[in-house]
Amino acid sequence: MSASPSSNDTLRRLAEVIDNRRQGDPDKSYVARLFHKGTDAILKKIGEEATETVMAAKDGDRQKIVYEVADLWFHSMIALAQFGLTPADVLAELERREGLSGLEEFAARKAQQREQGEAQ
Ligand SMILES: N=c1c2ncn([C@@H]3O[C@H](COP(=O)(O)OP(=O)(O)OP(=O)(O)O)[C@@H](O)[C@H]3O)c2ncn1[C@@H]1O[C@H](COP(=O)(O)O)[C@@H](O)[C@H]1O
Repeated sequence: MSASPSSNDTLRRLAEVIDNRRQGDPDKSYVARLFHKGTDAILKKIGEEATETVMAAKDGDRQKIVYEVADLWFHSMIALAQFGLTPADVLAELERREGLSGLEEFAARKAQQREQGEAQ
């Protein structure tokens, strides 16, 4: 399984569709219906899809993992839109972290917290 070179375009196009659904008819559009239900309903779907992703991974079902992560990304994108954000914001954060070791970042954060604690 591999993504096409235009994968970022896919996220951008989907984000545009999602944003356009804000004014959509809840009877005709799943995304419009979720916007209509509000933030709690969107966040509930993220919780469900995250749980389904974990279950698929525990089963080691690779096809199901892809299916459930697609559901999770899709609903996360609706949550981003709900807060005026786009996949570009998340990609920018991932780019900012590029090459920054998670262990080094963790150690730097802990050191900063210690310094702040000592200063108080
Ligand atoms: N990518 C998706 C997409 N992925 C998942 N889903 C829907 O998300 C829902 C996920 O629900 P679940 O799997 O939890 O199942 P459920 O239907 O809630 O039922 P239960 O399992 O809870 O009983 C399903 O109704 C899926 O059809 C999606 N619906 C829409 N899109 C994209 O969004 C665009 C706009 O969709 P509309 O707003 O419906 O026009 C579409 O053209 C697609 O590109």
